Amino acid sequence: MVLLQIIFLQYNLYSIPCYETSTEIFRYDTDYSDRYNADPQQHHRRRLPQCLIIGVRKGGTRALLDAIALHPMIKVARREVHFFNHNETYMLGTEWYRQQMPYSAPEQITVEKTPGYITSKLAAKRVLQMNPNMKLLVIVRDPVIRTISDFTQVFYTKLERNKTLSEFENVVFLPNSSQINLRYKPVQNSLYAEHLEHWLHYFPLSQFLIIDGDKFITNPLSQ
Ligand SMILES: Nc1ncnc2c1ncn2[C@@H]1O[C@H](COP(=O)(O)OS(=O)(=O)O)[C@@H](OP(=O)(O)O)[C@H]1O
Repeated sequence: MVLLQIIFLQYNLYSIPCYETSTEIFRYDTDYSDRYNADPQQHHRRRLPQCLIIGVRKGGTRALLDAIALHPMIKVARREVHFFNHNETYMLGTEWYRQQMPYSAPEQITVEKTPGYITSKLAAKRVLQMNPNMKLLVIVRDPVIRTISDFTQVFYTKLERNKTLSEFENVVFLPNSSQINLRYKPVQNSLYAEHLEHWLHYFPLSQFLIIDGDKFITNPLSQ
């Protein structure tokens, strides 16, 4: 049954924009032009990603990465690189970023996921400068459930570090009010429209694939 699902999943993945437009993507891959002259052994090299999972944090990004990694045409960077959203890593340069990628063949598509990209004010412009044809995957989830999940992660990280703990109601609402505190990070992270609007100043909607994370949990093939 699981094997059947994986086979179906692979077929389904043929429909994701990254794959459909792979020919177009490779036109912009600087490694593409010399693929026919190169030694076959050297075809496997580290390549910059042509597709990013940019968010959302606690939306199911790891599950999505693991699912698409089943596809033979896809190679994924296992760790979150935080290249476009952190100045310290961005300053290390494109060559450093390439070195963080897995080995791939020219036909394969490299995917990196860092959920912090979508909420970053720096990332979109930097991604555009690297590759204006980058395909962008966003997996979203019920924003309230996601906020609770985000809060829980923050809570346990603080607990481990013996930091002061907050109660959910005290941080999610403004003091003595029933109004939501939009500046609280786990709430901010759930304002999907705001973050997407920012990215849409840099990339056309056609380069995005928005995945329903709630459906992805129960029925990944539908997505
Ligand atoms: N399909 C599927 N499989 C497994 N888990 C799933 C899936 N979809 C969403 N989730 C829930 O997503 C939460 C983790 O999201 P992320 O992987 O994006 O987390 S992270 O931002 O990288 O830390 C984590 O949420 P919490 O359980 O609330 O912590 C997962 O349970």
